[in-house]
Amino acid sequence: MTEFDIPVPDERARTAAQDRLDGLVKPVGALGRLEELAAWLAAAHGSVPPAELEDVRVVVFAGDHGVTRAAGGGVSAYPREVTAAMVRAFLSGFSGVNVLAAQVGARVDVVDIAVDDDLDGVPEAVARHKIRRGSGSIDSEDALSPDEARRAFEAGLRIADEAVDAGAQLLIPGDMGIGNSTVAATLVAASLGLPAGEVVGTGTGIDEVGLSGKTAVIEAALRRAGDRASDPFDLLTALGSACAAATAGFVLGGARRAVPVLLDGVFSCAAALVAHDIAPEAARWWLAGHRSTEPSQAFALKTLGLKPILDLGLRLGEGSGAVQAVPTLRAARGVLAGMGSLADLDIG
Ligand SMILES: Cc1cc2ncn([C@H]3O[C@H](COP(=O)(O)O)[C@@H](O)[C@H]3O)c2cc1C
Ligand SMILES: O=C(O)c1cccnc1
Repeated sequence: MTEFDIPVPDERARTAAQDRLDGLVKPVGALGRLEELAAWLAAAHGSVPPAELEDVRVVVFAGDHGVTRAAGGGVSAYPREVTAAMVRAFLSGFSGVNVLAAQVGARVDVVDIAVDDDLDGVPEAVARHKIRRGSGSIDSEDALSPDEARRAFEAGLRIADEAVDAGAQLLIPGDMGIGNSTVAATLVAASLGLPAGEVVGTGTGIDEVGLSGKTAVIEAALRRAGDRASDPFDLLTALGSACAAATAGFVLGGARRAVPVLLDGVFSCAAALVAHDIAPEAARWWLAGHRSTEPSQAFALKTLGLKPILDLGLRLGEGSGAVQAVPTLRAARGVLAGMGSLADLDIG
């Protein structure tokens, strides 16, 4: 297995931040979760107060998932062709995550990891990480070859490195791929040994008939892969997708560079769960942006020991939930940077 050297957050800065928080003009602990996040950021940055989060970057990993062709069909409420069309939407700036990221001054980049359809004319920066078109239908065949899984993972590492080299202080993994909630649920079920019925969710909004078909597809995939979940790269090969492998590389890549990663919805959390199997210490650098409506995200977060910052009932992906947690992180940092201390108050 690949070895990764994951830096250790600065525990002295965390303690110093907590001491400062305890002495601010408020009752001890009165700013609740903001205090925990402030101390977390101080440990990540190694200073009190931590740096301002000015350079926030979302990378949307776009690709198709062969499971949309699974026997019986219908794992998604929308057709595969949406994936390619949405890449153009991200580039035009009118997708959900474009609009939400603009509110917080975050940059959005989209990369074509495995889109099926032709994307003629997209910038080279979007196209250059492409691994393949789509992926195998996991209920009946492997998603990828072992080499593709490895290359997609390495592309994710590289994309994180490039973002950090360009100044990123916070990385957000986004996803775009019709059918990817089936792959996410399958990865979580396989990793944690859960039955399909517990992890399956409605994704883009399938009905009850669709949900039972989707459950059967996940069951077939789990049966087919047997015990291959015990190796994370074998798991990505058998039941993942190029986007899952690239996203796993990306979240691990941020950790490797000591840059915080704000996880988003079900897909990024499933990929993080696999990345955690590759390098468990990477989770020290991750926060959970929001609670998705997909059940498998909750299982993944529980295993990673992460508690979502927001719970807005979102089920979009793209990085849309995580970007909305950015103001909360900035507020946490602002508390440490700006509040006065209780000792300076003239209290009798
Ligand atoms: C227009 C549109 C934009 C999206 N943006 C993200 N997703 C999200 O929905 C898909 C996952 O759900 P499922 O597994 O049910 O297909 C992914 O593409 C995910 O990124 C979208 C889906 C649609 C239709
Ligand atoms: O929670 C998510 O990330 C999600 C849910 C449904 C569809 N796409 C994404």
